[in-house]
Amino acid sequence: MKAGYLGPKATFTDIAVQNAFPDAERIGYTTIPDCFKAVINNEVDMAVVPFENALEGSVHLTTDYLFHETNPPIRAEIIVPIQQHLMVHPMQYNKWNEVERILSHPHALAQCHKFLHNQFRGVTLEQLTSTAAAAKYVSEHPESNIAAIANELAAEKYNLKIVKENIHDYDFNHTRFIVLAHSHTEILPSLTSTYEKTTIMVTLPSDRAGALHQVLSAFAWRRINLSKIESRPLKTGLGHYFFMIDINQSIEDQLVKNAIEEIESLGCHVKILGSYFSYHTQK
Ligand SMILES: O=C(O)C(=O)C[C@]1(C(=O)O)C=C[C@@H](O)C=C1
Repeated sequence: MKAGYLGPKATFTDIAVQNAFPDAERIGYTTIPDCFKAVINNEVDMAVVPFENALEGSVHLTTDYLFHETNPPIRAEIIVPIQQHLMVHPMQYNKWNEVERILSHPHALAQCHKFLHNQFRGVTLEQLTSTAAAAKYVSEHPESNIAAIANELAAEKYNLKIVKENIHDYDFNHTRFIVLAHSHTEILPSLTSTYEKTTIMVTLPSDRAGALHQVLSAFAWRRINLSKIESRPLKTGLGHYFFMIDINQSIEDQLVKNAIEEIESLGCHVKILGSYFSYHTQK
């Protein structure tokens, strides 16, 4: 089984794949759109991409690709604890306090915003495609006094020295990764799922007063629990949005089917992204 993920080796996404699919052949791609393309074109059996972080919120690129493109369904969600560390090339170890640039994925930089503001004010922050891409870059530029924000595995893999541990601003730092696949994917049996979820994207009829209220009512009076609602621009003009909704039940549940039918009969467009189990990993 081939798993495409946001690479290179030792990203948090790589860790999510290793935790859930230890026997998979892992193929790293440089960007999230590349991961989507790889699974659509059957280069890989599944794509694993970051979806939401507890501190920073949704990964917009993933949300937008899920809405605007035709993709295989979400088959599982893997929730991984995130610990960010500051690391430098061993040649720069004695001067790490004077780093000139700090490199990482935009979400990782944002998760450490207070730390960076307090300890490295004025230092240039550079966004790379992933935390591991930043670690790899630092390892390939030993002469530069630069640092990466990445995980422990990346420090090991790219032979960097961790100079500050756990620099994320809030302790409860977790990221949700989703697994997109054409067919059912077998998760590591020791990972137990706590609950099943369904994610949908809803577009409202234009300029209908109370339309969002009606959508939420379809779930509320059936006592269906929602765990997330978020709006994103439709990209057709200011004030035009779609809504991403997480339902804490399976699409096979008759009440959920009825709620979605009701929403569609109100003139809304509903895109079902998948009904899937949620798994937590310890590391
Ligand atoms: O850069 C990585 O290591 C990733 O897997 C991406 C990503 C993200 O997109 O949020 C994943 C987890 C962390 O929240 C930081 C970065």
